Amino acid sequence: MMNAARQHRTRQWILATSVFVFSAVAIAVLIWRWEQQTLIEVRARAADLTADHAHTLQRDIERALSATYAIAALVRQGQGNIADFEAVATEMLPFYPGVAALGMAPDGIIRNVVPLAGNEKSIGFNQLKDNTQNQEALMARDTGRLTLAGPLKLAQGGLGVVGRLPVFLNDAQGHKVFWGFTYVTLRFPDALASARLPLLTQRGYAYELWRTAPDTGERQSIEASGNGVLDAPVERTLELPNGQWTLSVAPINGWGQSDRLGFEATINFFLSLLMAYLAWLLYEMRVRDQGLEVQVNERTAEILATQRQLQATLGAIPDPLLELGLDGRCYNAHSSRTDSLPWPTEDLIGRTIMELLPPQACQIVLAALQEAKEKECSIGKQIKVPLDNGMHWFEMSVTRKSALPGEEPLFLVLCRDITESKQAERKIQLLAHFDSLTGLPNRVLLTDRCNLALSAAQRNGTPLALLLLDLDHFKNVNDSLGHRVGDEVLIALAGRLKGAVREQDTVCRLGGDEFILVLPETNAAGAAHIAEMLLQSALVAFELEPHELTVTPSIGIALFPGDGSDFDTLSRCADAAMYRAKKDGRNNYRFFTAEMQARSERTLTLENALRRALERNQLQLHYQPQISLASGRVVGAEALLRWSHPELGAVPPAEFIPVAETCGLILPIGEWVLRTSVQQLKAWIDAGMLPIALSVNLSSVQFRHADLPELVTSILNEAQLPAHLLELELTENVAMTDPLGAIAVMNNLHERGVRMSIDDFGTGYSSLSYLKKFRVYKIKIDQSFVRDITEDSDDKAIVGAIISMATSLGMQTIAEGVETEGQLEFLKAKGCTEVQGYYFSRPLPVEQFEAFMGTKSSSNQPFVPAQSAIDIRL
Ligand SMILES: Nc1nc2c(ncn2[C@@H]2O[C@H](COP(=O)(O)O[C@H]3[C@@H](O)[C@H](n4cnc5c(=O)[nH]c(N)nc54)O[C@@H]3COP(=O)(O)O)[C@@H](O)[C@H]2O)c(=O)[nH]1
Repeated sequence: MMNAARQHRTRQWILATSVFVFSAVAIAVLIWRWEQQTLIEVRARAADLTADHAHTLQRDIERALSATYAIAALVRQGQGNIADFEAVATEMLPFYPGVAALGMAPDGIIRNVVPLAGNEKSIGFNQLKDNTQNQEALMARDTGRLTLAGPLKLAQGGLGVVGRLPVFLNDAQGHKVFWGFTYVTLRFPDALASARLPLLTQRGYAYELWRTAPDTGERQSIEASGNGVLDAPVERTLELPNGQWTLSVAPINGWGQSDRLGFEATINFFLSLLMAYLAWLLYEMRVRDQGLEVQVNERTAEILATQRQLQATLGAIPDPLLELGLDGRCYNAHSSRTDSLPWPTEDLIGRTIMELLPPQACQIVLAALQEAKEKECSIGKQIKVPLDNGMHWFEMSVTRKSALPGEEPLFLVLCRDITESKQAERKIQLLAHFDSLTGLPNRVLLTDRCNLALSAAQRNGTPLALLLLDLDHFKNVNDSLGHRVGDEVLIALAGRLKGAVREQDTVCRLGGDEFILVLPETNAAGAAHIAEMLLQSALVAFELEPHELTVTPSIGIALFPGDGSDFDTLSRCADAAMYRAKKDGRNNYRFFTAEMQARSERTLTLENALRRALERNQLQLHYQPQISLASGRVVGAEALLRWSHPELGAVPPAEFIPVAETCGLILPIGEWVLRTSVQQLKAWIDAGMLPIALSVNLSSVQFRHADLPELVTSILNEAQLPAHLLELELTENVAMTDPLGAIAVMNNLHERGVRMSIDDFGTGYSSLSYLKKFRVYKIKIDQSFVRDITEDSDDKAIVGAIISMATSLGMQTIAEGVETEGQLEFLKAKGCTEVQGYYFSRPLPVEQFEAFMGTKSSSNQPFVPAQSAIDIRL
């Protein structure tokens, strides 16, 4: 920028200087030419004037001289005598102005002169003899021509010229004989008066009448204005007898150049300066114009780019854009889509929204315009407009355009078609509040409705019943007939439930096969009545081609205000009652009771206390030995969790583990069990104990957790315990709930070297085909079969069958709950691999287990119960 400015300034200076120089030269040339022209004109004028004066002078002199011819004629007439010369000459004289004297000089000697007065001295003057005049006289005589002598000093005094004409007379023989001269004397200055040379002086000219003296060749001044040497005078020659006179004329003040030179130079300087300044200004303006042009081009380009961008933006806006006045009149309309409005945009211009929209929409638009007028913009107002293809929703963004003071404001209204999002919103609303399968309200809407109903019940002091319905063994329907049939059952059931209740009641599906019914103004009797109806209605077979099936529900009932005053409490109570109904044989209903109340309170207490159990070191592991029936040695130990709470005391795992599973605490607790027991076994081995297998119970929640295999490996790695020493126990029910999933997890763990065993075997519904596929190392026979094994033939048969089946599948067997020798003997006889039970030892804390094991040394020995009298021979 700085360089460009400096360059411009330098160029400007160069231009101005050049223009100055050029102008100065040009003006100087012009002035010079003008001066030349003027000089020519002035000189021409001077020449004309000079010619006039010279001509007049010449004419007058010639005229004066012509008098000599007249006298000569008289002389010749009188053969040399003019008797009355004086009279004739006197008469002639007036006709020859400027002539001072007329005379005759026979033989060159003046004899007659008119007027005599003043010329007396000339009488007798011999013109041929006088040295000063005789040259012209002789020339006249010799040439026979008129001569003019002078200016010279006249014999009679004064300065003048003398014109002499030689007169020749014929002699007797006819020869011409010189007679003498007739002459005129012209006295200065009178002789020049007619030429009025002083007039030249009056006109500003200096002059000089001069001749070149024939005798000396010098310049001889005849008459001059007396202004010194003339400056380049104009000259006019007068041709006179025997010579020339010259009239030189020049302006007194010169030809006028030199005195104007300063003035002209000054004018030239200032004019050139002016031109230079103009050039400077022009350059400045040009630069500015160029700058402006660049700016204009840039601005134009910017405007065009902005216009293009705006056009592109407008084109990209799929929504109609209107320009409205406060009264709703449309001044402009744009829409890149033809189907976004029912009218062509050009048809909108000039019309008001009142002509186009329904009244309700008009009101909203006018309100939005008013709001935009006050707050500059209005966003989010929505209108409903009926279009050809149905009802459309538009959301408006109204912006006030800037207006000059006094101008009515205009507004840009962008109308976004939100019909689809409205529909989606409604759909989301529906999904958020309604069950997609049955169309019944879901938990969210149920909570709202239930809270509303509870508020009303509280206000009005009326009862309310909440029923939780769960289908019995519905999983079997899904598993055996497929989920599609299961879904159809649920849809049909939902219809029946809705049909069984009143308008003001709410039927909701919680998920799966669980339904909740909220029945306002319903007491225990009313609830029991509805529950009966529901049980009956479920019993009617569902006709689902090609199937016909019936389902039975179990229903739990909670009542407001007796069982609780909020939705969560009531649903928990109904849940507890429903479980009781299931426990009591299913296909019935149960009211929530005080005992259930106590139970649920206990659960809550345990849950709260359990949350702090880990961090407060209230958990402990006990280890129960597992004995090989082949060697009689302790070959393993089962880690069993114990919780000792300062107030609650020792809480049995059978009570707190289900609570931990429900509230999710089983994951951190289970990890703690796994890590603690693995580290313990490693510590024992490090301390010298012969390696034994460690059995750890896995809850269903743990087993289904995706991270389990990784967790197990990392815990083993942390402790650096060989994987085959860890045995994870999984209950039969958990394994069979999702056999394929279980197979995958078991395979994964098996590949990591970890052993799996099926716990509580015999209590569930194991499928032999699945059992074959389980990578199970050991089967644990549930203690319920062992308990009466010596008396109960069924148990004997079951245990015997389990052992032989496991053996044939290549699996180990362990019987738990062995308390007697008889049980032991039976199991041994049936070929069971291992045993575990109070007969050998209860689950023991670490120190006691170590003592039981006789630590390091005794662990190699066959097991002999320390305090038992029973000597089992293994
Ligand atoms: N997921 C986890 N479950 C665990 C964990 N620790 C225990 N449990 C499970 O809790 C249930 C109850 O266990 P517990 O009260 O410890 O009872 C075990 C034994 O003490 C008991 N047992 C052992 N021998 C005898 C006996 O001779 N007679 C008798 N009446 N009872 C005996 O049996 C239970 C052993 O259970 P099992 O796992 O099936 O081998 C129980 O289901 C435990 O599984 C844990 O850390 N995680």
